[in-house]
Amino acid sequence: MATMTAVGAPQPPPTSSCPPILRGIQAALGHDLLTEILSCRILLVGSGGIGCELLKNLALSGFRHVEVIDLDTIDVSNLNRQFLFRSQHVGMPKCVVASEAALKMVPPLNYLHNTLPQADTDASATQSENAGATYIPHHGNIFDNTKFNVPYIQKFALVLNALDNVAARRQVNRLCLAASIPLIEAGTAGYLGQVTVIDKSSNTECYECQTKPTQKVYPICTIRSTPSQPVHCIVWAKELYKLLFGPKVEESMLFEDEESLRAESESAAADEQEDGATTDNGNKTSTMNGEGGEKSTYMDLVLQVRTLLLQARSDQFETRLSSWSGLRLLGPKLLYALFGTEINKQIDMGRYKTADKVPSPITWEDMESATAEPFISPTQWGEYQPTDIWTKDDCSAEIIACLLDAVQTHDDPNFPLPEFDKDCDMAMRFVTAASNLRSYVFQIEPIQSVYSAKGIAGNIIPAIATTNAIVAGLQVLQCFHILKAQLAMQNASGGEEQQTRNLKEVCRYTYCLRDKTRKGYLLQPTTLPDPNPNCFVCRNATVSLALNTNLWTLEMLLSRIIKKELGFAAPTIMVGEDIVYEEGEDIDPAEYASNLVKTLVALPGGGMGHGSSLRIEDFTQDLEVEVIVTHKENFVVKEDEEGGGESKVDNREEIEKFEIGGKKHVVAAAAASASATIDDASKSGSNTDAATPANGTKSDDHSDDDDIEVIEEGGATKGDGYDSKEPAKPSNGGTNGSKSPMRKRSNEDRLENGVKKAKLDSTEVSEEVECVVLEE
Ligand SMILES: Nc1ncnc2c1ncn2[C@@H]1O[C@H](COP(=O)(O)OP(=O)(O)OP(=O)(O)O)[C@@H](O)[C@H]1O
Ligand SMILES: [Zn+2]
Repeated sequence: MATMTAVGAPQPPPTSSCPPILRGIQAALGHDLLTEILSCRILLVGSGGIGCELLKNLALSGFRHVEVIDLDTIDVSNLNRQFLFRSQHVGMPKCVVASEAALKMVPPLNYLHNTLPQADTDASATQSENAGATYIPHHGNIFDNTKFNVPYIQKFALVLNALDNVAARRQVNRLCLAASIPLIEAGTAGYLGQVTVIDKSSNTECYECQTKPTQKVYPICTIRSTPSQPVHCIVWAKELYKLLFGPKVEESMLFEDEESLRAESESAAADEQEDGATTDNGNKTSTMNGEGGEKSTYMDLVLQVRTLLLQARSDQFETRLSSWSGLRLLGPKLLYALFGTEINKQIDMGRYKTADKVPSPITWEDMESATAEPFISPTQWGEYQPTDIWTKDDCSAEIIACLLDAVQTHDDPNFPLPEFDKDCDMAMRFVTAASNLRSYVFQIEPIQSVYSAKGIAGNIIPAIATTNAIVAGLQVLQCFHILKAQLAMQNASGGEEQQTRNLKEVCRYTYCLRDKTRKGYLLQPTTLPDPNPNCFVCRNATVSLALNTNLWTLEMLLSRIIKKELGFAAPTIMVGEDIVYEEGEDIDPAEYASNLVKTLVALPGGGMGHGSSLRIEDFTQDLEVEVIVTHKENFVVKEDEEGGGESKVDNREEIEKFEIGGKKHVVAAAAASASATIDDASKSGSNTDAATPANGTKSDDHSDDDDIEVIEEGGATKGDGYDSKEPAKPSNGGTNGSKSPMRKRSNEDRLENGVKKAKLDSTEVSEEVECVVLEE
């Protein structure tokens, strides 16, 4: 509690009437603020890693009225760090268990008021003395506007976020702005973490004022044909999983049929004619494997595998057996087609003429020996460990074993299997084996273990309990600052300047760093930034949108841009005076069905053509935005953003290209669908967890669209467990647009410039944090 001095002037000395655990608070903050703590209402959204720490902190700090929203139930994988949960709680709602556990930690009130002489009361007394404390769990989704709306938020003195996805954070941001309630936002990613305060009245930046750091986008041709990193192979293997086992084969980027090949080769020919675009190695810019309209060698075999898997659903033992035997024969052929014939074909076509390394395809002899009887895959050996590194033969055998598993032993043998899930053992074994085999062929290192591949496949940054604890501690410090400011306002006897709180004076945006600053600090507090004037969420800025208005339908605009990119939850869309789309409890979805399939130019109200504008309103978020539409057909992308490759015409389908806020938007990836954030989004019942706001920066995540975007992490190499985290940028999803310079806030940036740049006007805070050690 040394940090209490950061809050204010000297306070009355601790009294013996105060429980020891609160004496520090009373000494540092004073009796008035302690009283405020005891009586105020706090909302916590999320009771996972950070949330558990926060609840414990709130309870032990004396907060007696806390409500907790969380939609999830406890998983066994949470137990190693979400310390309010025990194994008997697995399957129970997180918020219920966490609230109950935290309530037991709240210091009893009558003890505070000197009615109990001793510090230690027995457990039952603690319970009964706490009768007045209310820790109320809400097992639900923050998007449930019937419960969690602006009037609901207004009941609280402040809101604390302990979430793990952008969509939910944006929703809370918008609710708090609309309700004019301070929000303490936090996030962690491994050793990094951040805490900030968002407050409309104090004119701070909001959660959506800034863009996220750009995440890696992999061109499709890299994934399909020219991988150079393990992550490229893992993304490819996830697509292969989808192709073989997924609910919709055509959703895999590896899928080819006559129609898609014809369309692809026509478009490639048109592009070539138009601008003579060629790739670096002189090939056509076609991104398809099926070069020149020719199907890839594995495609027919894939369909045969799927037929056999379908057949395996039969109740008849004989049919299942025959499908098993069929797969046993077909499996090696499929692998040879994928990792042998197809690669040879590409080599013959000159695809790798100028490549650093020419791939070395597997041979049929390799395949035969790897999958010959007696057949045993690496995970069938008794001593298999998830950290094992498989040989090339092991990988072949494991893929066959997974195919057979899909018939034989998979828990839910009903083909097709669900979407790739990093926590599904068979899915992870398959992706590890297939990606490694591809890495062997393309001589990519390092070969991954199941454990490390899981980290990459799930875009997982290992959770570090210590970082969560530090961040939660910082959040509670911000709580004190806010309450103190609110108290000062209440106490002010009408003094003009006291009427508007200014949290900028007392709160800080604090970074948890991995490496010490030059002054030796691991925590770096900075002043709360001003809002971005181009933010459509907190500054009503207009949004500019460029796309092909002749091809985009309203439905595409709604799902890909209005919901996913701009984060609207229940939008009403108006063109001119006409409402062309509306959502809400009383709205019949059929009412606007005919508009949804129309192209933008054909919509009522004069259509959305070049230079037109539309209004989007969302009463659930109390938000309204004007979008200016530009019709655009030609988009340009860079072949390899990282390598600073040459620009070329974007030859993806027209309908997949758009720009928001004047910057090129690259549509996120289908293959990243198993990413952590998607997991989170699906948990939250939302598939719109993209961070991209109206400024055209890339979203942090993943659509059913084309290019591949993943959070690039080296995999889970350290930590106390896997955790699905989005990067810890509280200030993402911004709206600063091209006009406004994007501020970088990477850790490196901080280390380079942060100390200089940061206004260390909160010396008390920075002095006090220097003793914090992040690494054990
Ligand atoms: N839309 C939402 N509404 C309510 N709670 C949400 C929403 N989105 C996420 N959450 C909750 O936020 C919490 C975030 O916690 P944390 O980051 O530790 O993730 P986790 O889901 O507990 O970890 P893991 O992904 O490893 O299981 C989760 O408990 C999750 O259920
Ligand atoms: Zn903003």
